[in-house]
Amino acid sequence: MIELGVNIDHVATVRQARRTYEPDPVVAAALAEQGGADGITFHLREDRRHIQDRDVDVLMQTVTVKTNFELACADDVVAIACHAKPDWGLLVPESREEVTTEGGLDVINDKGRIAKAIARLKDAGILTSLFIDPEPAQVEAAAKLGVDAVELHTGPYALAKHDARQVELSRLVACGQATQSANMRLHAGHGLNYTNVRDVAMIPAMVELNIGHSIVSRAVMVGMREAVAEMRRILDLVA
Ligand SMILES: CC(=O)[C@@H](O)[C@H](O)COP(=O)(O)O
Ligand SMILES: NCC(=O)COP(=O)(O)O
Repeated sequence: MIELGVNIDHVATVRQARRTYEPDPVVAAALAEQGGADGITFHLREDRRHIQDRDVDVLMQTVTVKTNFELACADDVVAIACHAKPDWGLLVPESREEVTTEGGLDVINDKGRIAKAIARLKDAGILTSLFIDPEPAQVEAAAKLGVDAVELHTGPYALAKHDARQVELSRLVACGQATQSANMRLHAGHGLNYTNVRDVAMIPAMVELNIGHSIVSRAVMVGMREAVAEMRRILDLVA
């Protein structure tokens, strides 16, 4: 069965639009659990544009499923993660100008900084994952750093149309094989939604999908519990 990680970042985006107290991502996480989430994902960005330090503190006290803390390789945020002790730490690239995460980590050319963050997370007893573009060389570089999982960036797949989407899907399948061969867990995420998720969920060896923006968007219309339950039903039909 595919594990569904629900990313609640964009519940916090709505709250931060007025710098107020609602909607609370902590409440959203509890509703996501009721809807069938296997994990709760949250991204404490350096610019704090959505998830706040308070959210991390309270989520770690209230979430009863797997916690997946997304973070950049920044010393101060790594320290927060090591103190919070989530089940997983997913290292992602960040840049202040981006609208959303644009690409995967360049593990090949930034291994020193990434390895340092991995070591600190591991020392804190946190399972580690790297958010990477679906490139075999990046998978190989991640395996050499001894991480527990890689999360393949599905943004290009989600944006592609028709033949181009099949090309992106083939890239993901090839990297899934490389990930399995390297004995790492295969995760995927970014831009997945209720219509494009099936083909990614069906990739052999796929273990976990992290989905946020499309679920939060649906939750605006039907509520978080039902939005998650709808995605759960789709995934349960697939694998
Ligand atoms: C890494 C990824 O694709 C998301 O988990 C990330 O959180 C997206 O960044 P925003 O939530 O800031 O859009
Ligand atoms: N790591 C991907 C994630 O957590 C959710 O990304 P998105 O569905 O909000 O694009």
